[in-house]
Amino acid sequence: MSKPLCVLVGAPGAGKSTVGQLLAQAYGVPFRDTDADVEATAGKPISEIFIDEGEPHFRAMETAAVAAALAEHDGVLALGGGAVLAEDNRALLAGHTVVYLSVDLSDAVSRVGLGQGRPLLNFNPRATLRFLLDQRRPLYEQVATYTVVTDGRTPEEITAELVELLKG
Ligand SMILES: Nc1ncnc2c1ncn2[C@@H]1O[C@H](COP(=O)(O)OP(=O)(O)O)[C@@H](O)[C@H]1O
Ligand SMILES: O=C(O)C1=C[C@@H](OP(=O)(O)O)[C@@H](O)[C@H](O)C1
Ligand SMILES: [Mg+2]
Repeated sequence: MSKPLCVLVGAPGAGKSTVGQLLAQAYGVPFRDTDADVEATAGKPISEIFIDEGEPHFRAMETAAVAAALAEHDGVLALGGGAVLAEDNRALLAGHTVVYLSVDLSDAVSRVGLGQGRPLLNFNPRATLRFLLDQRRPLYEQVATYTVVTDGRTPEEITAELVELLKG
């Protein structure tokens, strides 16, 4: 049993995967992303899992990936943006160092572009992101140990803030 140094949560486009890799490099520890774990288990991209098996199947795989990574991984861990929707996942996050990377609507829209690889955002990404941000903000806040605002900041600036934050 080991424990991640830090778990990153937040909406699509918050920069969890990007900042997570930079933070892991800064610490010289491995990086893990539950989206990549789900894709490796399924042997196909998330967009195809949604098409072939549907979102509930993806969510079940995601919950298994979150549980495994929290139990096994001792580096930096990024979760998929919707992982906090499941109460089981929120309960699993208790006792971990969880950083909520917050992003506002306009930055999230410009970062995710036309959805690319995020099936939930294939249709009307702006309206969908507005809904997701409103629905999930309280859930991210509920699981967060720390919140870091990412709007208008580079991944390197955010990583530097995280390194300082995690020293304390
Ligand atoms: N702070 C940032 N400023 C500008 N672009 C960013 C920032 N963080 C991430 N990006 C870009 O936004 C996109 C989504 O980032 P990603 O790390 O995949 O986010 P998440 O994993 O939270 O969905 C990528 O193209 C990435 O290069
Ligand atoms: O917000 C969501 O429900 C999702 C976010 C994606 O991860 P990112 O937050 O890393 O984009 C990925 O898990 C899947 O497309 C569903
Ligand atoms: Mg990601």
